Amino acid sequence: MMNTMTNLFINYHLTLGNSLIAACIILIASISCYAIIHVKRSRRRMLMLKSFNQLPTLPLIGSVHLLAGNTRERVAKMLDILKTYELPLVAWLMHIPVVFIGKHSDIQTVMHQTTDKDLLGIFDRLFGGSLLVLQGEKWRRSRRVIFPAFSPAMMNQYFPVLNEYSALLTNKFESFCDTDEAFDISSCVFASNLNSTTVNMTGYELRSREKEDTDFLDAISKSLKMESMRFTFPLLFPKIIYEVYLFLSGSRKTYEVVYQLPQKIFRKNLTKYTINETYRENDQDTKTTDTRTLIDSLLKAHITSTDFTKEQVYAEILDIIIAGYETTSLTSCFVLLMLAMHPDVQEKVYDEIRTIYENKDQQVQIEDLKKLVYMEQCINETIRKFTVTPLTIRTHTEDIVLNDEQVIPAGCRIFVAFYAAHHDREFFPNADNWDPEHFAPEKSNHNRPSFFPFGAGVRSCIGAKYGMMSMKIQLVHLLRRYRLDTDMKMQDIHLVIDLLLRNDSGYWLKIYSRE
Ligand code: HEM
Repeated sequence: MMNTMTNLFINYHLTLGNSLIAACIILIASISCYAIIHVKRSRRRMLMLKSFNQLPTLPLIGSVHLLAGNTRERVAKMLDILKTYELPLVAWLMHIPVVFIGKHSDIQTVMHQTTDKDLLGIFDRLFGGSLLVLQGEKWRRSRRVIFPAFSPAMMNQYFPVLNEYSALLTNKFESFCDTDEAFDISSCVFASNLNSTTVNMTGYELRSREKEDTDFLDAISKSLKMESMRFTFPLLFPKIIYEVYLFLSGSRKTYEVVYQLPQKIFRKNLTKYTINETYRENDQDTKTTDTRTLIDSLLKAHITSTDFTKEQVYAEILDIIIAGYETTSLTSCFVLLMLAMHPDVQEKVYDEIRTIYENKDQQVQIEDLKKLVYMEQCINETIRKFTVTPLTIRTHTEDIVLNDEQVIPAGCRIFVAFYAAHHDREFFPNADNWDPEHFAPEKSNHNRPSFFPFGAGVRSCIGAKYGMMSMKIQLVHLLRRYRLDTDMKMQDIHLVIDLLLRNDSGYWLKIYSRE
């Protein structure tokens, strides 16, 4: 009996011991396989990247030191690099290789071969789970949900709100009119566009809640700055370290303010939606064309599908509002500043407006937009010179062949520099000048290939039409009432980048009545 017990005990331990040894061997073998594959892939990647121009690198930090300095200096250095080095160019963000591309043919190749976007986890706290950062099937699904809000059939419905808010902005400028005092127009323009985008996309009125909209605008501006700082402070790359930084600096509150808006919009619309939806289901006319507003599309997706969570609805609301008002406000501010600096161009735009509108209070109609040809040249030239979305990032699982000699190996981050394409002297010989003649009808066929105002490929801007029309409506309202002047010169413009490219020194205008 004693012997049997001892045998059982020994057998048990031998089996346990053998299993443990086997598990260890499997674990070590797996880690080794993974390491070998990883090293092989890295070596292959390194070999392939050797055919590209390289930015100088230092151990551990990569090429980040080249951008040392304050925010203005960092951007000046970055734009300098894009001008000095021939693209494509390899740089290192710590141990991560990134390939900068900027030639129009390379941009087309990359943007048509991959839709996968990888912002290295930066901006996830703001846009995580939304169209702006999603990948693969999840991205395709979100795009399908959101698309109806930007379908041609919806565009006409946005006009009354865009006209109303442009008229309100014009009236707001009245208090600065004929005073000979310059004022920075950006806060008024940003607030107006935030309001009109929010009403058109979600039906939510911020207008009567002035504090809510300034708090939101401040919080967005602060959070975009904090997130983008991570690109040049590699220490803040890991999510956990960034969270600790936010906690210690007391900045978590900023994100809470940002998220209050989509949460309120969600709550307010949910009940209304159920009633409207019952109405829609019984209404045969609305079934033929899909003309849902953004919020209706999001709520429908949320109610009919368990994995379209309310957090995703918040993220999509936020992403469309921010992508909508930030880009259009910045572009409008730059256009107004450029027109103030170039009075002859301003008069030409004014003359064009006068041929379309007999009086200064006429509403802008959808059919007017294509008549504003010269104004569109000015907008295009502004987006070219001050590319508000200067850069995007793509990643890819297959090698991408750029030309006969160069192949971007799978798994690299590709920094797509629209800014570089917009300053390519083959297409824009006076690239540093602001000159709407770059887009004169007879030249635009030649320039178009190197112009990416709204990106390229299937992942291009979903709100391009809405953005262009909202800027045109706003400019008509302002320019037919006021003449713009400024003491600012081109050399007073100091560009900085967070997600977007802005002027750090503001948009200071003096305005005078046209009457
Ligand atoms: C001057 C105005 C605008 C400019 C210059 C602009 C520029 C761009 C660019 C270049 C992209 C492509 C980014 C990439 O490839 O990674 C993009 C994407 C996007 N834009 Fe715009 N945009 C403008 C207005 C708008 C408006 C008004 C909205 C919405 C109301 C909007 C919503 C979006 C969204 C959601 C995406 C992501 C699309 C996707 O990933 O599928 N944009 N925009």
